[in-house]
Amino acid sequence: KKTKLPLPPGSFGLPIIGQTLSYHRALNANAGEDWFRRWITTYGPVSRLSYFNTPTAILAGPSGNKFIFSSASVTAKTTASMARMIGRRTLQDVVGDEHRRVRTLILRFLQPDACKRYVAGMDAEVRRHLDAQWKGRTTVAVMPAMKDLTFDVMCTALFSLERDGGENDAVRQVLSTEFQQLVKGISVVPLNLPFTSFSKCLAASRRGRRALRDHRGEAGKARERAELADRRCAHDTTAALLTFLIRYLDANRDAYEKLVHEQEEIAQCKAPDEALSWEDLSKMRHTWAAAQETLRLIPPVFSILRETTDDIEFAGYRIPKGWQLLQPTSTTHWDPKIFPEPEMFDPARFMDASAVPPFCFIPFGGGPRMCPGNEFGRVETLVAMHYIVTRFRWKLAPSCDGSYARFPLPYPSQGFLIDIQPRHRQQTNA
Ligand code: HEM
Repeated sequence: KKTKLPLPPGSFGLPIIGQTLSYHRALNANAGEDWFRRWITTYGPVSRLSYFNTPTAILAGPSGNKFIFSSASVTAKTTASMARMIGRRTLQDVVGDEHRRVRTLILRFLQPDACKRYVAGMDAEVRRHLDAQWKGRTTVAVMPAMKDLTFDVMCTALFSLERDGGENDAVRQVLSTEFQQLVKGISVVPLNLPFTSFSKCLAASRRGRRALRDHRGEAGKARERAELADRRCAHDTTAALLTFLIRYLDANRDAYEKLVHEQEEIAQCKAPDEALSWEDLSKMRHTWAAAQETLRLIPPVFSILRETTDDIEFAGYRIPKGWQLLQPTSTTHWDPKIFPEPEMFDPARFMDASAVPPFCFIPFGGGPRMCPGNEFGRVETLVAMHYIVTRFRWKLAPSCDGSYARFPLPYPSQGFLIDIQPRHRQQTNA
């Protein structure tokens, strides 16, 4: 019966190119949402196109999300460039039993109980970062600063790579350089010819992995964890969340005031050098609601890619084995039937988690591949915001227009430049 069903409506476009270029152009111009909206308006919530020269079905909306997260005939898919750059070792690139095994290993150091133990280390890293990169300055480029911060937090808290002026610092440096190449390589055309972007990324990644192989002992263990936890997902996503949260708070004074009040109340109960505790984090309801609202409006992961392992039927259409499935995360996030006045920044939507319908808010994905770092990212965001909010005031610098593009992660123009001033509490401590 399945074979008699029609393919989803749509078009494969030009041979080889398909819709790849137009989609990537839209992402670079930060018009990815509009691109999907136009496509879905034309062909409906289930449609077909050609992406990276592969037949692809778009499944949009809550039922599409549910299907992708729960179907046994759907598996992970990475772009060819990534698979060649990192080999097949990371969690995102393994499937079936191997995926379950590696995921269990990773969850041991990412689940909430483990995250509780990281709070003090994160607290120290955030303070160190603000002292080194914010204190005494009048302007900060937020995105690069947040990338440095989340990288440092990950190395210290997760990989136990304390700064030691020796081998640990060397491993940190290698991880950092290699990571930049991996991020660049996410969306380049996998053409390994001299002077192509891909061949440069490939060479840098090889150098990085060779250098890491030389490290043994604690640093070697840290490297193993780093490889498993997949640095691609881990620190740029959280850096994007922090950056855009800071941007939205600048433009929404009401939400900002609530957050300041909440964080000041926590700060007032602590001695100047006392680290935040797990209990303190549970009081940060407004802060996490504002962070979730930021993830709704600008999910760092713009779309999720999968592959069918069998012919499947969905919504009356046949999607053949071997097709890709493309899931635009923000389609449900920006649906006015689910989130009224979707363009408004309104953290109140998330003050009661049960008010959000299932499969509609998916910044961390869902199902067996749901982001295992969501709790780590939450804790890191709350700790960082506590110190940013209680130590500084900020506003968008006049020379910065606040716009952003996607490569495919969101990146604001000029890294999002803000003018900063110390808050009273920091002045008295300084
Ligand atoms: C705001 C922060 C974050 C966001 C928005 C985010 C988002 C996501 C999303 C949407 C996925 C699913 C991708 C897919 O289904 O193909 C994912 C997977 C993943 N994330 Fe995150 N992530 C964040 C932070 C982190 C952190 C802090 C870590 C680790 C420390 C991490 C590690 C991973 C890993 C290992 C996967 C692959 C899971 C698997 O394939 O089973 N993420 N992330």
